[in-house]
Amino acid sequence: MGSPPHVAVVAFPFSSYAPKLLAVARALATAAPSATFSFLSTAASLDRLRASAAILGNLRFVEVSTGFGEDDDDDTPPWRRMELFVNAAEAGGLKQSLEAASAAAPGAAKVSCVVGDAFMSMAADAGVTWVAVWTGGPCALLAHLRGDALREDIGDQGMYDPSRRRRRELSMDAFLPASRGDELLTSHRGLGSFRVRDLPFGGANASGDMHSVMDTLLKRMAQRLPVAATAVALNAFPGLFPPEISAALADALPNSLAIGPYHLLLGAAAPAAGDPHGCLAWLDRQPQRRSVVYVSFGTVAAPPPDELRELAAGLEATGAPFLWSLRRESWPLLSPGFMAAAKGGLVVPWAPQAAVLRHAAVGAFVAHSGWGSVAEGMAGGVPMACRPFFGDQRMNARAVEELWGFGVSFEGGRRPVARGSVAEVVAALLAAGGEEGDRARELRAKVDEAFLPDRGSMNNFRKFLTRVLVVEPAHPSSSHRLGTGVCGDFVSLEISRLTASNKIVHRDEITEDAFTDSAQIPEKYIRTDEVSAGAVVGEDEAYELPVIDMARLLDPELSASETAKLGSACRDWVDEAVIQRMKDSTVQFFGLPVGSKNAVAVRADGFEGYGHHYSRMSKLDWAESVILITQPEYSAEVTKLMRQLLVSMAADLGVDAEALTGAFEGKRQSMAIHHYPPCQHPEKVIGNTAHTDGLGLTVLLHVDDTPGLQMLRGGRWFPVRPAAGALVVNVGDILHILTNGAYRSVEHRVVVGADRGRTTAVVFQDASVGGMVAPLPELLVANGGGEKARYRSIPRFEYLKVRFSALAKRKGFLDSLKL
Ligand SMILES: O=C(O)CCC(=O)C(=O)O
Ligand SMILES: [Fe+2]
Repeated sequence: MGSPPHVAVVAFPFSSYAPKLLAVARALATAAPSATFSFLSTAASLDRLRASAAILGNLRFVEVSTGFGEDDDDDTPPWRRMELFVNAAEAGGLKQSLEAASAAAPGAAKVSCVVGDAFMSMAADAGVTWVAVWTGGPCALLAHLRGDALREDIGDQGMYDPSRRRRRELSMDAFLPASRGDELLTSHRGLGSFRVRDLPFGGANASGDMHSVMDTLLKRMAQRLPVAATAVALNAFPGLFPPEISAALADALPNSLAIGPYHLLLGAAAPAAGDPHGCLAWLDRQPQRRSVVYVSFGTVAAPPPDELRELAAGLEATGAPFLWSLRRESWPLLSPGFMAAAKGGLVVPWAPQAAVLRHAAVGAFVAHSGWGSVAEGMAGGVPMACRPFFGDQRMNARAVEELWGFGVSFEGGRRPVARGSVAEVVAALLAAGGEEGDRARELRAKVDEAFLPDRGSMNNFRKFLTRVLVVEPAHPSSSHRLGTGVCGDFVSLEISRLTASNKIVHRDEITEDAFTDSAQIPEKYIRTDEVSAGAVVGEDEAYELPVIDMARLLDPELSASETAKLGSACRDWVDEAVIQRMKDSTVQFFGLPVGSKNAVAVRADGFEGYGHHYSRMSKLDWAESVILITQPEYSAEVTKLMRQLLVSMAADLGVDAEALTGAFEGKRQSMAIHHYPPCQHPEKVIGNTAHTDGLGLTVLLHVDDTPGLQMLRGGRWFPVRPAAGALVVNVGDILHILTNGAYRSVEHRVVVGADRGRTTAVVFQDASVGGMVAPLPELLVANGGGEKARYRSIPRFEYLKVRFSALAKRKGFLDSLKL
């Protein structure tokens, strides 16, 4: 067995490239919890990222040199820094950084693969596999790859000409007078919808500035990418582009994989970027759906002052509420009258853009058309007004307007950024039944579909992950076993699609006063009937769950007796420190003020996050919960345990261990943490509605020693006593079916205590065989054969769907699959 892979994710530490690489890095690190990930960027860039992202246990930040001396720090213009950084990286700097990352990794594991920004092609010279990530617009990438042919055809006609610029590089006039500017690129395959003026190149006479540095970088990238990168990630989803563009891209770059929008790879479990200026709360207060105009030009571009004023006047003229994310330096440019009158609006220095765009209140997006913004606009289903500045933005804006029709572009002569056209454009985007809005919502549906399991982007992401982890020929056998490799991840994503349409989960936000006065229980929590349904056994009859001693289980001599006790709990199996950290962080989270917890509140269309997850049927559970993707360090421990349990279960069932573990390997895993506050009337409330667990195996950690969990047996509830150092293991419905009913999934619920709160952390592990939920074929032929399937086989995805609607109706789900 090779050691777990060590992947270095190398960012391009300028502008907004690094956050996109971090999104990809986090998704990879979550999907491969036992691999080590080092994220390389400069100190300044890492500081910015640290401010907005929690870092996973298997993803570490590694600082790389800026490539320039301390002295030039402040005065060096950005383009010069870029040049110095790249030159230093080329001259062996990157190789040194990779060596340093290897030395610092656990077990000094050597970097086996670089996942690098497309600009970091020197990675390929450092003697490791280079898997590239392109963050810009895919059509612009096609143009760069075809750069030689394009330049030969059109010379510098219509390209950006800095000598014409009026105000820094941002004036549109610099692009206007080219004689062939409006000509369509019909003789260049895949680019026929674009005009000469849309191309992302600088002119030949642009030298010694940002454009010439970028041009050099882009040319170098275009030469190396097709030959040196073993795979190239694109921030798009399969099917986004018309076939002729996809075909041209596949031709130019056969190993590209559309895995985007990158920001959705972690779903709602992505670290909350924070919302320091209360944008989401402000949006929540907007009474109308799709009524707000969101304006943002990102962190680099700044429209000229006259445009800002025109934009403000145009917004005012529409009368629509607006949320404007604008750097503070620019605020004085807006008239005091506007700022004062902006009652219907909110101007903030920064907004959590992706979340804002997914908010139901947002109906239009005015933006530069950087690709990140376009992808976020699509994912939010929000029609766009684009004001392109530089780089790929013209092509992106053109694609928004021409290819997808979900927005329009401002453009010098044709549609200037003037109050009249701004008002007109915004009104059209907000109009109910408007063309652009309809197209935007269609795109959002396609994005959502691409993130269903085994579909578009998810499918490609798995391939991408394989390219990253399976490094040929070094680790042929570091296969992706439960416990050693890929496991983990996206159950939450797919569940979210189901529940979004199945209105069974309460979305009531948990408010400040939710559990404070438990003597005055609000009606929506009162469930006296449910609490008294089914007798609870008395102390004398209390049922002790069998405790399995892992040390004995692992000992061949002693294992038989322990195997017999399987199915409930175990002891001394994992790294206590990891368990303790899980407990601590769970307690810490629930100890936060409600406002902070609601920063990660479950959203209307999501599943992960903080809220009342388990409440059903118009009543609320007396609990606050968070659903999330399993924390990698903890996941690794639980996964190890589960594998061991499965091996023993297989022995008990008389099938090969592989038959059972294979059903769990590489399957998804997620987690819930619950807090059940004390209640003065425990007889009136339910902590967790009676249910069986839906996936394969559940592993429950008691964070404290408060009882509350009860198992149903023969129509009566058996309280489970928390045992020190033990975990509770539940057989879920899928394992019930896999074992053809030999192992039963157990109905359980949580009752609430009068004096003490209770906190638990629960891992759910998914399982399936060949994409199906079905009795194990090996089991049906084992022990001489003759065992009949008692449950019908059902595709996994359908299983989830059926199960969720059964939950809503509260009727026996497993029975519905009985043969
Ligand atoms: O918190 C508990 O004890 C039980 C939680 C549970 O049953 C679940 O999350 O499925
Ligand atoms: Fe449960």
